[in-house]
Amino acid sequence: MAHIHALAPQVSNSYTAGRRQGHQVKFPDTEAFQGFGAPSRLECDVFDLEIDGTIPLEINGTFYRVQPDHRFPPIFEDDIQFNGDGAVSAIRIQNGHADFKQRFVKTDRYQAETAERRALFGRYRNLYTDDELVKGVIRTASNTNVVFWRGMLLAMKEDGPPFAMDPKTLETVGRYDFEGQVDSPTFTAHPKFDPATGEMVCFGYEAGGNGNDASNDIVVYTIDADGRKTEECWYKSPFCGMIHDCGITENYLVMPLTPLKCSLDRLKAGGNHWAWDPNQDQYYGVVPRRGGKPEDIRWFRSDNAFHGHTAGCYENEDGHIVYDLTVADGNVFFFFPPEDMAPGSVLKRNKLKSETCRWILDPKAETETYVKPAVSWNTSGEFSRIDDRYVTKRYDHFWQARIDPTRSYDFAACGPPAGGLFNCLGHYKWSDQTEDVYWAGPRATFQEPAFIPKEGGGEAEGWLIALVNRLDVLRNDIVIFDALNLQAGPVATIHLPFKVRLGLHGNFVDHSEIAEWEARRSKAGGIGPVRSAEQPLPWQLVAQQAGAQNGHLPPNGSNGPNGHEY
Ligand SMILES: C=Cc1ccc(O)c(OC)c1
Ligand SMILES: [Fe+2]
Repeated sequence: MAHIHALAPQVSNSYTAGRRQGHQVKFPDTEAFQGFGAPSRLECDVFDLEIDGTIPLEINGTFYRVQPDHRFPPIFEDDIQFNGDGAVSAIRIQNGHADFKQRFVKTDRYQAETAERRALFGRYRNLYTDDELVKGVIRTASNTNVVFWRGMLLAMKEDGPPFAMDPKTLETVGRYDFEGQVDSPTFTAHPKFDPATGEMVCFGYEAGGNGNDASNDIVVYTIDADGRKTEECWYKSPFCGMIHDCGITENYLVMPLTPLKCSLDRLKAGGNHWAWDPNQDQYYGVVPRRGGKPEDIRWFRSDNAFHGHTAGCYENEDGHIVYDLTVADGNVFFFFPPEDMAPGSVLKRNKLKSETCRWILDPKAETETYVKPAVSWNTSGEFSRIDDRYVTKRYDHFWQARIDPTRSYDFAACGPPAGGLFNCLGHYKWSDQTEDVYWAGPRATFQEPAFIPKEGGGEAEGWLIALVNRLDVLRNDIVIFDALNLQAGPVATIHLPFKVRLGLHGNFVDHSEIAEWEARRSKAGGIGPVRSAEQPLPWQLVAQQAGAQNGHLPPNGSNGPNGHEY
């Protein structure tokens, strides 16, 4: 079947020399914006979705996930999916039924662009490419992860602060600064939650200045179960590279530093935030979770490679850190090529291998110690998940979206696999090195799965939930598996009557947790509703002062969805 979009080639005058002309709403005719990559732009509710099979009655909760979803044609024709606006979906599951809701995160960026009905922010993490109208406005699109924290959903992207949303309505409350306790310009999209203490361990990298100016600053925070910041320490990175995910043990935080490098000169010249450096080692920064001092950071290095996401992390009987994550043998972000690469010579996503590596790190070792993986699982995948009750603990099971290029793929019906050929879901066990795999068939791929624990069950007892991209018919399904038996196929397939855009991360939240926090945040509950930030970030105040000195109108420094006047 030919894609509908392929039937009507049109003459477009929306872009000249790669830059948007005029204000017509017309998306670029590029792979990132067409076919399965076409923005969905939906805010909607669908009550009682169509289902095949049976949703287990024990499942009562919401699967939240977020996708980058451009609301307006980008300023630059070669824009990337990662630069799209955060749109959060909630799949509410109860009594064997499923309801769907999707809302944009109403970031400061969203408010500013809505007022003008056009994109005002330019390239990914390059404020030098923005419209003058948005100088000093927080750029983040909050499009990478959505986590549940103390009765709110936090929509996050590593280039800026989190934004809080209501878990039931998905209405945006506003920028969240932990009641004034966190003012770093950047904040990871992968905070970790210690199930033993209820703490959130989190960090920001490139955390100096405005957060998008190539600084080597890293800040690490701990927020305790009552919402109080108990730890804050600032460290230095050996270079300004991407630190996308992390791992925590009982006593340590591990931060993988990927050799994608930022350069302020390149930003000022209007270029990419990141450039892959094939000659740079990969690093792991280890810091203590408690009482850390700037000099405590230990860096471990290994040969050039690209970090994927964390599976598990714990301390073994020797007091060494076991850190498991996928590691690819080249630049996964093909859209951020090496700086010296001639324009036009960028290879499409080449055939990368993304193995799951186990690193064993001695936290007492000298900094800059060279390490090799202790174990490397000969598979290719990404988006590893574990039973989150085992964060910081020795664990056995993980799941991931798996790439199996030996299976057939219907290129004629689907075109290139949008987002990567994640044609399988895999369930892996360290103890007996087994894998249990389900193949989606020749016309479908998976997005990141999430684990749903069974109440009272042991490790990995429960279900796995994931979106399926039905690439030929431009539609999504949501599948639920017995987490210990993927190969048997889904126990339930929930049909969405449309396509959403490719997403990044999501999490399942049990309804008891949502209800408990709703009660605590009610009038009688004691802690009151979620409060958004009341002060501009420090860098915004600096930008306002500089703007005033240069005779510019200072940006309105207030926060929250209703704060800006344009
Ligand atoms: C690995 C994914 C990743 C890393 C950085 C990003 O800004 C992002 O945006 C959606 C995604
Ligand atoms: Fe991620």
